[in-house]
Amino acid sequence: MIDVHELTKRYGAKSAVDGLSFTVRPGRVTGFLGPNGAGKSTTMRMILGLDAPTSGSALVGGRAYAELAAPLRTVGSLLDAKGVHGGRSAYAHLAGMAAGSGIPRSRVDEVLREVGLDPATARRRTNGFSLGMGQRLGIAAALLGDPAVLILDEPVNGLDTEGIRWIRELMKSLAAEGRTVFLSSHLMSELELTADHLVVIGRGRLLADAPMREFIESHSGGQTLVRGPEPERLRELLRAAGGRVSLDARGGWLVDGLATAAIGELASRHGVALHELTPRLSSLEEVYTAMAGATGEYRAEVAR
Ligand SMILES: Nc1ncnc2c1ncn2[C@@H]1O[C@H](COP(=O)(O)OP(=O)(O)OP(=O)(O)O)[C@@H](O)[C@H]1O
Repeated sequence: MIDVHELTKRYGAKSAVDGLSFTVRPGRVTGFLGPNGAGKSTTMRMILGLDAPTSGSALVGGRAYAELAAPLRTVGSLLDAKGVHGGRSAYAHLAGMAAGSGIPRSRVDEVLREVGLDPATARRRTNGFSLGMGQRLGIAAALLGDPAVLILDEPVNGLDTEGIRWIRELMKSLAAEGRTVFLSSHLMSELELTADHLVVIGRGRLLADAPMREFIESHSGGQTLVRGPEPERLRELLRAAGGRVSLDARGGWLVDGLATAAIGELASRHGVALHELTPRLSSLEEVYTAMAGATGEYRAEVAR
């Protein structure tokens, strides 16, 4: 469990994180979403004790990071995959970490296997590693202490399609084991597939903290896809009832301005058969983009 309470970080007059409160619970994948500069990395760094809050608290398993008796066994993190010392091998890097934290060396082989770095690759110097291999090594390091909490900043960076799918399944299985998994990603289609829950921030403030499905449903445009054997009659009926009707790319009518249930009842009252009646949910990306247009909080801070 991660508890962020009234967390604030100021750099001079600027608030990178501003009174942020949320809880990341075990047993599910929580996605952390916000435009560039929203304060995601700063928040993660404060949770991991790498930055000191100006005020407020960020606790992991009820304690501040600095007070954890065995940090690597409590929380694993991936912040910057390039942070690995290039002159050492992946194996030496992990073995050094394990030795420093009283983690048995056998665990190094286990995590290397888990992330798909074969023994020959693991003995090579990491400065020859591709971005994707660096990410795998970073994830191996995060898993080394078998921690109950995982914090990953952009874990799919540099990975190919197969690697992205691998991360998705890994995150889900870690959550299914009862771990707390907190990850940021700017790839929204990927986050939509991976995360069960969302924390959305803009300019250092909390904008949403909700289950993924609920977030998408409550911000979807309220469109319905409707299809039947008498399309023209159906369209006239929908228009007469005040619906805005357009042709859907996959066939059928896309209806705005009428609730899905009202459409079903309307068709039934007029004896018009329906073959499909589906509320059309937006994608996470569509919801996010619509919000970005509606509120300045979502805008990336480009001019500073
Ligand atoms: N050390 C620092 N000194 C001054 N300002 C900083 C520092 N670190 C971060 N900031 C500022 O705080 C704000 C939040 O930055 P942060 O990196 O946390 O955002 P982010 O959401 O992680 O964005 P990105 O996805 O681009 O990394 C930005 O405006 C950034 O310029």
